[in-house]
Amino acid sequence: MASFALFGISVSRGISIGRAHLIAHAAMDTKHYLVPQEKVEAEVERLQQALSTVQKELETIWSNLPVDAPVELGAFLDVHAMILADSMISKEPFNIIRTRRYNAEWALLTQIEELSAKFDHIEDPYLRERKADIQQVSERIMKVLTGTPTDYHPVSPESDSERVDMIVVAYDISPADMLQFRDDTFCGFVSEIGGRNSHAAIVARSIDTPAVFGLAGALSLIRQDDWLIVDADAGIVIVNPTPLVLEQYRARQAAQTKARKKLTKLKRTPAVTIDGTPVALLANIEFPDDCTAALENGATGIGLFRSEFLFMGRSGNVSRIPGEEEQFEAYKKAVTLMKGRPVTIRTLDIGADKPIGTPESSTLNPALGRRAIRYCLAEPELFLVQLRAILRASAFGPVKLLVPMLVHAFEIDQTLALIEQAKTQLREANRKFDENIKVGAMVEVPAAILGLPMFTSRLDFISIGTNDLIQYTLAIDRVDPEVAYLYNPLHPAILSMLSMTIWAADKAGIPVSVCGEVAGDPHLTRLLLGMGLREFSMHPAQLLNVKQEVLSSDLKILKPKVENILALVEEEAIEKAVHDLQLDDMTAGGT
Ligand SMILES: C=C(OP(=O)(O)O)C(=O)O
Repeated sequence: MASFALFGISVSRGISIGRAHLIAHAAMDTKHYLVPQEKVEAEVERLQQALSTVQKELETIWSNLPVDAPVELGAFLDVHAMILADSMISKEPFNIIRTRRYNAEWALLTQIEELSAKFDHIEDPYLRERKADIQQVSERIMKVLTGTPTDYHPVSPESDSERVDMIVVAYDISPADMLQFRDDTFCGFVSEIGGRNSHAAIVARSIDTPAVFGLAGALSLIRQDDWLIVDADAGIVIVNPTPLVLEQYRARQAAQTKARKKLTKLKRTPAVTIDGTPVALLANIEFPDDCTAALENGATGIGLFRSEFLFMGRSGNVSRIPGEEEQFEAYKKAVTLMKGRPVTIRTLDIGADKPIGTPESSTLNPALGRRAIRYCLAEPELFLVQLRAILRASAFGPVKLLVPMLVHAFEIDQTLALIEQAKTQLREANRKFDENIKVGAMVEVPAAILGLPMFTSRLDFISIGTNDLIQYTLAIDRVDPEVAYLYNPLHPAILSMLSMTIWAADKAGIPVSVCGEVAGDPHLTRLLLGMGLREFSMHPAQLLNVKQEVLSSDLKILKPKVENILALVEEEAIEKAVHDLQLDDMTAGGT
């Protein structure tokens, strides 16, 4: 059996070894034929039945969601249910059967191809991504029409000793499919299409399963039951590895498992550097229930509660506006779950990759449009509802209020005035809240950094949003896959921005944190520590990795090394120096 490697896009991390389980791409085997006129209504009925079956399937998956299912899954399933109910699926294919007499599969495929072609011309990357959702829903219907089982589980082997882990190989994997594979039998995912920002990629990361996507031709190159190694750290899939390669990967896999076990022991260890400097490691959350994962990974607070996810709810955009009571309950739940640890709630950060669902959200350049605080200041009534809800939650534990996308002094002043107005309204209603609640800003636009005194003189703290900062500094849309290769946190301009902000905030005497992805990347922990950062906020899954870096770092050794890195002007040289910095054994006094 020939051994070969396929190179794709790494969407999660880790290594899995198992046998290939191929999922046929139903749409590819579709038969095309004309239905006799007298059988047209029966064909319509066949399609209707298939739609009802898929609707029931989605409902079943919804109601069987495990308690620990990633929060995104519910939202993704909801998007699929909405697509199924939309007239583009629930009406148009029926018209095609009736007018052109196409069989149900052909009618559905015709409609999906027409829709897909339209999506190719859409500028908005978020909407463009919905093409994959539509195709996944149609694939599900197609499987029912063609009688291909949608319950993919293979027959379980008789005994545990015979049990072999399986790796799913598919054309595309929907988040709902992923849920069906989520048991001990499946240990990895390989797909022909999809990228780092696809919904399935997000789910793969949150269930911590190795996955490599974008492997064109995988279904024709890999055969059922081939041995596979999915190396998600490198984005490689090795098919039928030689015994030597297999042995090396098994050793790497065992070392990773051991390292993870060791990491969990750090949960209660305080995050303090070798020289005794304490570092705050906080969690980023989207929903109150995420506090459980934050606490399990030893978070000492919530550094970023992305409140907009409550607004995006189960309908995918912000057309659903929760009222004051609903918001208050959600914020209070997070505060209560965190048991006295600080919870930083960011006000609505909508627009661009988190669409508002109104016509203005489809402006040509939403990332530069009326989003986040710009939207809130234009809709003060909606903003006041949120401010009151956050303030009321502050009566139950320490809450900080974080405002996104501020650029101008007048925006800060208007925001502060609205906070005062919300406080007055609560006093009049005899509602309790923390009168001295701290108010801070996300620093995520170069203008905010260059004009930082506007912020430090008016606010209590700042939090650097590196995801947007990199987007706006390097002029690359953070969700556009075509420019993803330009997204580099180690660009000298980004390093200057970060060190300048940390230094200036320190000088002004106000706390500064980083809450973008950079904070959760253990390769960058020492760099940020050396710049002077003492507060990191990240996805809960990264907390222990970053803590391990903190524990093995000595600031006395780090500082001069980071100063040297900050003097470098070439990306390649910076990358090498940061890599070397991470390898430096500081427990032995450094190199
Ligand atoms: C944390 C950030 O915010 P977002 O929710 O937009 O990723 C950021 O921009 O770094």
